[in-house]
Amino acid sequence: MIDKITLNDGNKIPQLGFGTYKAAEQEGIDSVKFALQNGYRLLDTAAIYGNEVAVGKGIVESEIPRNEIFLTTKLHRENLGYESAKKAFAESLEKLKLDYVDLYLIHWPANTKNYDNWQKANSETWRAMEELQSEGKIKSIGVSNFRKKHLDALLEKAKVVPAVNQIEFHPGYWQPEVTKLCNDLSILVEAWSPLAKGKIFHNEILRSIAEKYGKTVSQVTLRWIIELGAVPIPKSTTSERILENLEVFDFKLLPEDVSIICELPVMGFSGELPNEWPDVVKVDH
Ligand SMILES: NC(=O)C1=CN([C@@H]2O[C@H](COP(=O)(O)OP(=O)(O)OC[C@H]3O[C@@H](n4cnc5c(N)ncnc54)[C@H](OP(=O)(O)O)[C@@H]3O)[C@@H](O)[C@H]2O)C=CC1
Ligand SMILES: O=C1CO[C@H](CO)[C@@H](O)[C@@H]1O
Repeated sequence: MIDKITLNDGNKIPQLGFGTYKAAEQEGIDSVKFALQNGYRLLDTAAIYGNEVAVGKGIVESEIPRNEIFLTTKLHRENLGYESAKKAFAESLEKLKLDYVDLYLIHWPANTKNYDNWQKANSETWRAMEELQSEGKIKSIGVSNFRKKHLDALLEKAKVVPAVNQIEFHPGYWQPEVTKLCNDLSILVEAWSPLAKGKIFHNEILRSIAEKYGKTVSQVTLRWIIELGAVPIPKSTTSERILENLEVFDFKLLPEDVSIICELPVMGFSGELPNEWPDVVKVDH
């Protein structure tokens, strides 16, 4: 049983989730079903992953009651704007075959068309999301890949403070400034690519810490994220790994080991931000 964290809107989110990027078609259905049947309750998908249909089928096939599941999906960056957000949300709901989602996120704070007016695009999108939330179609609304300037601009007009900011967060790249800002604003941080898409497994320091606790590198890394107050959403389509990634609640890291992991050098930063978002998103290092 995974404990839950109370969000700033009063809703509760599991402390550990299940990522689904690149898990499509039958593999997506099977992995979601397996994850749910083995204890995961938080699922993370996005319109751009092209697997909302599969995730919806996995939920049905798992036979886990809908109200026990916390389903997140995201608005694709090319659909920012009031009308387009509402349309895109309706399409996601239709693909998922659900009548509400637990968490809907603005996937990225800008798109290729709005470098100059991303503030307005985000505010209008947010207004649509606030309405969908008050209609009961979304339980919690949040953002993803937002840095300080994006949050500041959004909060100028927002009626609702984002419940979550989902950001790239793993050893070597955990964005301490954004994390601190979110903590100060009571915005929960979700950690995407918590395993740095597999790049953490060769790190000798992580290996030796894992050995000391009799755990795997993945388990130590997920535990470190949880101890920093963030919610990791590891992805796997391999049964043993899906199970392995759940075994992170029977041990704690010593503070000195948490600090050592915090200080690890960059080992797997996705590198996509500086190239893709030169005007809007500046990397922290
Ligand atoms: N908001 C955003 O912009 C983003 C959100 N995300 C979300 O975060 C989720 C997780 O991030 P993701 O980029 O998928 O990467 P992860 O950091 O979760 O790494 C996934 C990779 O690690 C492997 N893996 C998983 N568990 C283990 C293990 N115990 N031992 C060894 N290898 C393991 C998987 O292999 P295999 O599957 O073969 O087992 C896969 O290759 C995504 O699926 C998505 O839901 C991700 C990126 C951006
Ligand atoms: O959600 C996502 C899945 O991973 C991709 C590659 O890192 C990201 O670009 C995207 O934001």
